[in-house]
Amino acid sequence: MSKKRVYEYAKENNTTSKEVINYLKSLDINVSNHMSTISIETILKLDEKFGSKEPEKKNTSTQEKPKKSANNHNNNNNNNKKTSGNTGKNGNQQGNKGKTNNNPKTGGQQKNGQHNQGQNQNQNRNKNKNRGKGGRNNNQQRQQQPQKPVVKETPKKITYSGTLTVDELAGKLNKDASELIKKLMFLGVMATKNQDLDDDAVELICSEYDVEVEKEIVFEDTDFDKYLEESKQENLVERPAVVTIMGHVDHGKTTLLDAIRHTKVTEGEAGGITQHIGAYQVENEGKKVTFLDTPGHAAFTSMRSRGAQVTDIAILVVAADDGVMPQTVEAINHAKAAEVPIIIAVNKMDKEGANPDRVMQELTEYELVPEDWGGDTIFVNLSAIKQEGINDLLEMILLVSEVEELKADQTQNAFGTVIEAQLDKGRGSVATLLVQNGTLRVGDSIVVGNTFGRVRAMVNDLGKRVQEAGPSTPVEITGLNDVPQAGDQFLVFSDEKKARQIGEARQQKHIQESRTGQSKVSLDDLFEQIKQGEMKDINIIIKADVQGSAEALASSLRKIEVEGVQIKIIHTGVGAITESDIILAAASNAIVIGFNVRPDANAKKTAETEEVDVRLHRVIYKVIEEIESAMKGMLDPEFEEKVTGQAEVREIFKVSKVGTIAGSYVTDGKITRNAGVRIIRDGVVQFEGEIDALKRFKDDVKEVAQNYECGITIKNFNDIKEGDIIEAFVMEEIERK
Ligand SMILES: Nc1nc2c(ncn2[C@@H]2O[C@H](COP(=O)(O)OP(=O)(O)OP(=O)(O)O)[C@@H](O)[C@H]2O)c(=O)[nH]1
Repeated sequence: MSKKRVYEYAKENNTTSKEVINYLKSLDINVSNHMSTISIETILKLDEKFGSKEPEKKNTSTQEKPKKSANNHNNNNNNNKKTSGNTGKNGNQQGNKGKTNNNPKTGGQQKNGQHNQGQNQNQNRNKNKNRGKGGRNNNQQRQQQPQKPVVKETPKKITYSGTLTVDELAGKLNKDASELIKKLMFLGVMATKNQDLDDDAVELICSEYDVEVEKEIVFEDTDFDKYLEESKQENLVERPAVVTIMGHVDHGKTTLLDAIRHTKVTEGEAGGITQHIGAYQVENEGKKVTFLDTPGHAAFTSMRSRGAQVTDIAILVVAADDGVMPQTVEAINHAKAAEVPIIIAVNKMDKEGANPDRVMQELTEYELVPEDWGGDTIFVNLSAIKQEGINDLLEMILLVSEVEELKADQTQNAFGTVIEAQLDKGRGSVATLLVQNGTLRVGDSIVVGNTFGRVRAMVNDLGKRVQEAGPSTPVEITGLNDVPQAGDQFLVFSDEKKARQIGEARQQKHIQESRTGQSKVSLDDLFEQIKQGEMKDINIIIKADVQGSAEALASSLRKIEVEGVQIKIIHTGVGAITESDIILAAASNAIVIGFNVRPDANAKKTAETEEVDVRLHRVIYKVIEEIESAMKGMLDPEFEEKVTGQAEVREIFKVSKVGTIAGSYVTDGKITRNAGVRIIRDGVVQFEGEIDALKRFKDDVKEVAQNYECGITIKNFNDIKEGDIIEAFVMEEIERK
């Protein structure tokens, strides 16, 4: 056994680096990150917790596959990664149980699972053995339990789509899950019964039972993009802007929203009572503006993290007597990350200490320069409480809307986003939808997030029943079969059957995804993501104890140069890591770095559920080192050829069935069995390939050293001659600089 790095150990033992690091921390063994080396002593300690798997065994299945080249080798590694990935996500699967439980289908499955477990425990009659100690030990014990006699017949053929868990495959084969787990164990794969199997594993198991397998390709594309109609240029008409109000605590966001609603909505509306449905529309100079009713950048960004780009314009409220405050900066960064134009509302102008010039001055630091000073940011001075300046603000919103050329096609099937949704005792699932394109009508067949249904009734922001809603209109609908989530997207289908099919497929996909766990960026798996072409920028959020350190850290990180990958600091701030930082990180796929600061309780919780990677540090160079090494690891490894030795061919033996054996003498270095070889004749390369067999006398050997004789046969090459030079080489990974 030799020393290992944390991530290597984690990979070999089907866990995550994070789990290993956390466990080491609990043992008071300090490791800084996944690249840290751990001693043999530490490995032994780790084995007590994670070492349920013998690496030699684990590889059995992959070793059966021929390893042809360096590439092939990589593929095998990937296979292993797949398996380990699945196992590593175990925690997630459990974590997700709660989520999927809402779904009747999964709920059923889980019950089943629990039921089986109960039965097993009874069969065992030693309940203590099964208790505690974590999943892995339980699994081992389960595997040792006596098998149930197989009653049902093994089918000749099975079909499946997507992925199968061990339990599901067992069901299809009419076998006990424990039997499959045992088989997998013999094949070197440790699996729990709720674990997804990759296609190879399914095939392997089925071949053990002589069962034919067919994977059905599901044609139902669940991606809305595939069904979105293209808007015809001639159908495009102006649509109202959708506006979000952001700003620091107490700077007057709610008061401003109320003021706008009050001055505008009630005009001409009998009764004038507005309904809270999460958004409302006002009219100014005959044009409409839609306001999202949940002020603050956290709500805005959490929607964005679900893929919804709803806001067209952000209003940044800054109190004239208070100026730019931490959350003002946060809001700016959130709006910028979403590439949304910003209008500054300088509020509380009625106050004695109001100083709009100071606000302007402070904002120039964030590239928000007023037009008067040569910039292009619109500033509106107002007093929300006195309802002064509201019209000016609305005018400016209309101006920006015009510049932005916000357009939509009313003739299409409606597409948009969920603003709010809840379960109502009387009405069932109630969702506020913002139509972003097309027209939504009562009776429409609609897929909303992972739910679907028909629009039964529709109510606007004034509480009035409406039959249809055009672009940028918020409406509350009923008729969905489940409660969607804020930020989910919706699409109307002309064909009800199609809507149902896609709705069900999306539901299914959602279950699969929550099973496998969707990965956010973490330093540990950046490499994988880059390799899959998923990431070119690393977004980073820095929180530090003082502004100086945040800036120093940001500028040092920006200086890191690694080919093909770029660091983007999307937000820096002073103070504890807050929930809003995490939400921004989740939305922007960012890593959060805390420098001499810690996450608060809410942030910790959210980071866990959103799977945001939070790195806490106290020394700047450690941060740089960590990010840099992750970035270097992220890139495709570069290989360099290294010649390990040469042998001279002294005699040729032709053996039928075997081919030509080159009786050789190693003149330099060594010849290894799995090296690549080149046949050189008079200085010219005749052939490049692989060794088929390497022998000393009659024995197969792994390597032959200098000054020894050996017999070499080359794969697919028999034209070897006396006097040829056999040059052995290996491809070595080189570290990027
Ligand atoms: N003098 C004066 N006070 C205002 C004005 N606008 C808001 N306020 C007061 O400022 C305080 C905070 O206003 P809110 O509208 O609750 O501020 P907010 O930004 O929504 O605050 P949070 O929801 O806590 O983030 C309240 O006491 C308001 O009455 C204004 O134009 N002038």
